Amino acid sequence: MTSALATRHLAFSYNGTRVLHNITLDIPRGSLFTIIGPNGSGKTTLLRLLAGLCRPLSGHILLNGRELQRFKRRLRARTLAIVPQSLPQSFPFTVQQAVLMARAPRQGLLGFETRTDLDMAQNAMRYTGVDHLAHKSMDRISGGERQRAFIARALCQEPDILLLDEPTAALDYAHQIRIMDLLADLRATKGTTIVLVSHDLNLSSMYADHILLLHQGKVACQGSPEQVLQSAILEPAYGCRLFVDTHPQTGRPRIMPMPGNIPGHRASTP
Ligand SMILES: Nc1ncnc2c1ncn2[C@@H]1O[C@H](COP(=O)(O)OP(=O)(O)OP(=O)(O)O)[C@@H](O)[C@H]1O
Repeated sequence: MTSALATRHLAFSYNGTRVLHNITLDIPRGSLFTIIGPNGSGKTTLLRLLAGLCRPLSGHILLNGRELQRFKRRLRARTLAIVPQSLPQSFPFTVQQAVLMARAPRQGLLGFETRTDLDMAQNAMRYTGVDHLAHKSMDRISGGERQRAFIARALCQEPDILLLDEPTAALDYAHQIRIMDLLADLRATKGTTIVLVSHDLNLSSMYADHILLLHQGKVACQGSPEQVLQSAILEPAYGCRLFVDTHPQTGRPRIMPMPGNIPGHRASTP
């Protein structure tokens, strides 16, 4: 079966500085795929490339088996949605207006919103727990609420593939679980492929079925949570001690950072 997204020998550089090298990956349709790795390892850059927001230096990105760059912008917007890491500082719209904008790629030439668009926006806001903020300005809500509003906006686009950059970073525990449950539910009920960048190894362990570990712009390891989330694999990448055992309730790997140095490891700056 064709992967929803795939890359072949992908490389990228910013102004001549190579930050991604020879990335080959396959994201199965309907999977929850997590990209992990230390600061500066290239996670956001890889996600932006997968969304078609920047062009590779070399290599290929395949969306449903076809070169991503061949897709027209409107079709790409109907297939892929991205929730970025840094949300715009100023966004002078109400939450409902911001969410409704995501329907644009599905509206006709006149661009009027229909009853369906309004219902979709309402459902997405309810799903992410921001419906009570519908008429508040995006500039006057908290960071976590803004993050959930941007997730609602992406859901409203009804994408086949949803890319999220650290979607739980600004959220309290209850909302982290709520967002992860929501993503798992989207995947189960609609078959949406979910790709997310995360620093939270335990959430990745609980929810992901594929994990890709980046280190210094290269794939250090990829596979199931059990294959990737091992001390011997994580410690050289993160440069700190990480104790891993099996969670007694979920049966998934559980990761705890530990004080102290890894013998023989020299801290590297990205
Ligand atoms: N716009 C840019 N111009 C130049 N270099 C950049 C730019 N954005 C990122 N970089 C560099 O590219 C490398 C990868 O950055 P990227 O943001 O993809 O890493 P990351 O793994 O997402 O990091 P973090 O976990 O800190 O968010 C880093 O060395 C970073 O300094």
